[in-house]
Amino acid sequence: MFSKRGCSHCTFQNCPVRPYAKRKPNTKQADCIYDCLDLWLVKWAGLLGDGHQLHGISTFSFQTWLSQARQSKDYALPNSSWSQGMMDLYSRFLEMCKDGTWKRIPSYTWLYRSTQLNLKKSLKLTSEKERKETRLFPRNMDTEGVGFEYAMFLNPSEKRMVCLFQPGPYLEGHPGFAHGGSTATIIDSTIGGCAIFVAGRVMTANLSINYRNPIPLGSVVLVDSKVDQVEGRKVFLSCQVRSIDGQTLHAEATALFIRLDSTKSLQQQMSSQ
Ligand SMILES: CCCCCCCCCC(=O)SCCNC(=O)CCNC(=O)[C@H](O)C(C)(C)COP(=O)(O)OP(=O)(O)OC[C@H]1O[C@@H](n2cnc3c(N)ncnc32)[C@H](O)[C@@H]1OP(=O)(O)O
Repeated sequence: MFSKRGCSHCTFQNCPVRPYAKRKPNTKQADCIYDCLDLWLVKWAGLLGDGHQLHGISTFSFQTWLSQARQSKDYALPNSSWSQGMMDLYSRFLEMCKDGTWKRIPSYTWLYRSTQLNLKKSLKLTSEKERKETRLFPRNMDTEGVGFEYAMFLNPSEKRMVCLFQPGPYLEGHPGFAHGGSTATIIDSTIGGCAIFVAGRVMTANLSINYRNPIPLGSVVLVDSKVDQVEGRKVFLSCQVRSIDGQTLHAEATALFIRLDSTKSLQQQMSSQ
C-alpha cells in the first residue's frame, strides 16, 4: 500500500502521495513535507478516522502535530505557484528591506503571531483559544496557488503597507477574473494590517471600494495602502490596487478602522457591546 521509495519531492520516507514527483523550484523542504503529510492524512486518516494506528502513530496525534506545524509555517514566503512577476516584485521589496525602510511581514494561519505589527498588548489579551484556533481568512486554503497568494511589506515611517497579491483559480468571479469579494478581502487585510501597526487592536467600521478594472486570475497586483489620518479611536486609510507596471488601476478604496478598548480581550469587547 505504501511506497518504500520515499518521496523525491520532500524526502519524507514512505510518502505514498508523490513518490515520483520532482522537487519544485523554490520549494523549501519543510513546506513540502507539510504538503505531503497533509495529502497523506486526507487520504488515509480521513478514511480510517481518529484513533487508528498507522506505522505505530495514531492519526489523532498526527493531526495535532500537523495542525501545530501549520501554525508555525510562514505562508508569505515564495512557493512554486508564484509567477515570475510575483517573484520579481517580492525580490524588489526584499531588497528594500535591507536598509530597514521596509519590513517583510510574515504570515501565519493566525493574525496575532505577526510580531512586526503593533500587537504586543493584543498578544497578551488574546486567549489561548484565539491563539490556537483563529485561522486568518485569506489563509483558508492549504493548496498552494489556488486561492490567496500574497506577501505584505510594511514601511513604518510612511505608515504604509503594501501587499503583493496573486489571485488563484478558486477566487474566480466572472470567467478568468478575480471575484470582487476576494479583492475586498485582500484590501481589508492590507489596510487592516496598516491600521493595526498604527493603532493596535482595530476593527473595520467602513470599507468603500471603487472597482475600476477587473483583475485577471494568476496576474500579480500591488495593493498599496496608507494611513491618512488618526482622530482619537478612528483611523482613516486609503488604498490603490494597481498592476505591477502601475499602468492599470484595478481598484481604489477608503476605510475607517476603530481602535478597540486596549484593556479588554476581543471576546470581552464584543460581549460588552
Ligand atoms: C497582516 C495581516 C493583517 C490582517 C488584518 C485583518 C483585518 C480584518 C479586519 C476585519 O475584517 S474586522 C471584521 C469586520 N468588522 C466588523 O465586524 C466590525 C463590526 N462593528 C463593530 O464591532 C463596531 O461597530 C465597532 C467596533 C467598529 C465600533 O464600535 P464601538 O462601540 O467600539 O464604537 P462606537 O460605535 O462608539 O463608535 C466610535 C466612533 O466611531 C464612529 N463610527 C463607528 N462606526 C462607524 C461607521 N461605520 N462609519 C462612520 N463612523 C463610525 C462613531 O460614530 C463614533 O464616532 P464619535 O466618537 O465621533 O461619536
